[in-house]
Amino acid sequence: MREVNEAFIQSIEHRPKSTTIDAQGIPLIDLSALNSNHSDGIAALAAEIGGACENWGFFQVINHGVPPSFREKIEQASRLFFLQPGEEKRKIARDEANPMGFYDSEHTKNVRDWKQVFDFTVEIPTVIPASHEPEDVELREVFNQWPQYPPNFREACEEYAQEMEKLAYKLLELISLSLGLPSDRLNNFFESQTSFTRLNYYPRCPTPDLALGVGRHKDSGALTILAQDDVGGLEVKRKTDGEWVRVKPTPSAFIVNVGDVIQVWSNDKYESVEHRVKVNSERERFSIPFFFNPTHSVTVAPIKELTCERNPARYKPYNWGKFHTTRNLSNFKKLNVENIQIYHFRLS
Ligand SMILES: O=C(O)CCC(=O)C(=O)O
Ligand SMILES: [Fe+2]
Repeated sequence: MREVNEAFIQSIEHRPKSTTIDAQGIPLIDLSALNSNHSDGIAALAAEIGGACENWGFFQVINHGVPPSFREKIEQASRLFFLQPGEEKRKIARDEANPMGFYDSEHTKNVRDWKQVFDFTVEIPTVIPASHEPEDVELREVFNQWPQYPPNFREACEEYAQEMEKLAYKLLELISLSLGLPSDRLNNFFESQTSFTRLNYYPRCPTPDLALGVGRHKDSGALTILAQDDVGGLEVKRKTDGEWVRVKPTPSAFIVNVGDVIQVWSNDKYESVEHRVKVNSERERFSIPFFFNPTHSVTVAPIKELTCERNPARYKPYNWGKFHTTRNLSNFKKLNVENIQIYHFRLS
């Protein structure tokens, strides 16, 4: 007899397949040209990244400059944190007032995910809208919540996030160049960034054919930089044929994907691609995404230089802070309405 809480059960068309296709062709990009500062090398790298963004929306990077010790330290701390009893973790639980901390009942598109998370922001405090209500102009400050155990948890997290931030700016500048813009054209949007790092823990699941670690979704921010362990489970919807394909773990590489904000900035040149996480009954899995997100007050719209009479803006401008707060609310509790999506801002 197998029992699983029905909140986790995906509708039939969204359940994972038992067979896995390994993604051949997700580009593996070597960032070492960034160290030499040779303009030819950097232009070639930008072109390679541009191709990956257009064809896949996903790529992996190696020689990215993040020392392996930072990753090992946070991976170890994450494991120790999650393997504690639930009551310890719930001492720093996320709630309606504070979106940061521990959480074990996130919903993606109103189905519960088979995972536990711990979130912390980069900026302290991080300023966000006080509510998702469009007319409410009040703001609030968000502070991180830190557990007692393991003792080096906070240090491991903060050091890692600093490395992620540096890498995120490098990638942002390459993407900007790849769009034919000056390298720093997009940097200002991140002055008081709302970026956050998430520790994901996917426990073993007795019914991996019915549930998902994270249901299908697109990341709503600008860029995501993900460290996955050696278990595997991330699947990407391949642009060429719509098949779900697995991103095979590559030791020491980071997986990068463009989110909805870059899709809108690029006026659909770079699409934010759907992805999801499969779980399994044998091995638990850990992953760490860093979500590189703009300042709450940023109005997201196609970049002017990238539109013209023949290629008019495809989106109405929207406010990043309200968009994100609205999405967060639907991840926090099951709602009876469809989640907010960028296609709601699409011009016909
Ligand atoms: O754990 C993973 O591999 C990906 C997680 C993810 O897509 C997310 O948290 O947005
Ligand atoms: Fe994601």
